[in-house]
Amino acid sequence: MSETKKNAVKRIGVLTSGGDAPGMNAAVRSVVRAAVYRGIEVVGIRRGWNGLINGDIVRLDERSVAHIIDRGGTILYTARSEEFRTEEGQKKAVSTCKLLGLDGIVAIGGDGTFRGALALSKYGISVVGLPGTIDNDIACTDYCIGFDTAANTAIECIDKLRDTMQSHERCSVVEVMGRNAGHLALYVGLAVGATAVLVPESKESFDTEIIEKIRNARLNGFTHYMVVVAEGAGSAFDVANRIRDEIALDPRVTVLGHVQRGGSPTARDRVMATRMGYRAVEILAAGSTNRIVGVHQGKIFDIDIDEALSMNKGLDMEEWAVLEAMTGL
Ligand SMILES: Nc1ncnc2c1ncn2[C@@H]1O[C@H](COP(=O)(O)OP(=O)(O)OP(=O)(O)O)[C@@H](O)[C@H]1O
Ligand SMILES: O=P(O)(O)OC[C@H]1O[C@](O)(CO)[C@@H](O)[C@@H]1O
Ligand SMILES: [Mg+2]
Repeated sequence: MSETKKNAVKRIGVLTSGGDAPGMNAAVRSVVRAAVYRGIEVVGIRRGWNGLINGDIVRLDERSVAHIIDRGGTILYTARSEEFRTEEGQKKAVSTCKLLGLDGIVAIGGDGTFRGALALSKYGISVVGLPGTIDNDIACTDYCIGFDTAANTAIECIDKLRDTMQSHERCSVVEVMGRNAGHLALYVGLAVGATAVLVPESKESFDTEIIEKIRNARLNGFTHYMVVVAEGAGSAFDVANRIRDEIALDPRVTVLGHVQRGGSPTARDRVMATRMGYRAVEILAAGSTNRIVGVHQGKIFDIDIDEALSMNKGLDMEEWAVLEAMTGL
C-alpha cells in the first residue's frame, strides 16, 4: 500500500541489483544529484541486496558521481542475493537501514529487485524501484533503462555478421538476451531487417516462423538469411540444427551473450535514467513509499509496487505486425 510519512527525509540509500544495464550509473548519479539538490544525504549500497545485508556502503556526494553518466556497468556493483530471499536476510537488511538511519531506499534493477524491495517495505522501510534491465520485461513501464543501448550493441554486431553472411551466401542464427521475453529480439529483428525472428511469446509453429520465411526469401532471390532468436525461445544451436535438418542449409551460430549488457549508454538511456532518478527522489522526499517509477507515452509516472508486479507485459503487437509484414516476403 502507498503510505505517506510525516518525518522529513534526511538520508536515503541507493543500490543496483540483478543483471547490470547500461544507464544504471546515470540513474545513480541522478538520484545523488537530485537528493543533494534537496539537502538529502545519500549512501551508496554496494553489491545489491547483499550490500544491505552486510552493511557494504559508500557515502556518495555530487563529486563522487561525476563523470559516470557515460559509463556502462554500475559503480555500485550488482549481485543476485539468495540470502535476501530469506526472512533472516531481510531482517539483517532492515537492521542495516536502522543503523545507518536510512529514510528510504532507491533500488535500481528488474522485477526480482522490485520483489525484494516489496519484501523490505513489509518491515516499514520506504522503497522506490527504478526499472533497469536490458530485457525491458517490466509490465508497468513502456521502457526500462538499458534496453536501447543493448539493442544498439546487438544491432552493431549483427550488421557486421551480415557482411560475412552476405559474402558467403550463408544463414546466420543469432541469439539475443531477454530472459523469458522477446522484446529485445523483436526490436533488434526489426532494426536489422531480419529474415525471421523467434520469440517465446509466439504461438506459431517453427515451420511458419522460420522455415517458411527463409524459403520465401530464397524464392524472392535472397541468398543469405539472418535469423534472430530470443534466448527465451530456445537455443540458437537447436534452431540452427533444425534449419540444417529441414532445409539443408549450413547455418552459423552466434550467441551475443553478455556483450549486450556492456558499453556506454545511449542518449535515450542516459536521459531516461536521469529523469527516473529525479522522480525517485521526489517520491521519497514527499514521504511516499512502495512506488515503481516508469514511463508511459513519454511521460514519467509512478505506480504502487504491488500493482506493478501483478501486471503482465506482452509483446508490442504493432511492432510484431510490422515485423510480420517485413518478413513475409
Ligand atoms: N521474491 C523475492 N523476495 C525477496 N527478494 C527477491 C525476490 N525475488 C528476487 N529478489 C532479490 O532480487 C535480486 C534480483 O532479482 P533477479 O535476479 O530476478 O534480477 P532482476 O532484478 O529481475 O534483474 P534482471 O532480470 O535484469 O537480471 C535477487 O537476487 C534477490 O536477491
Ligand atoms: O548475468 P547472468 O546472471 O548470466 O544473467 C543473464 C540474464 O540476465 C539478463 O541479461 C538480464 O536479466 C538476461 O537477459 C539474461 O537471461
Ligand atoms: Mg528480471
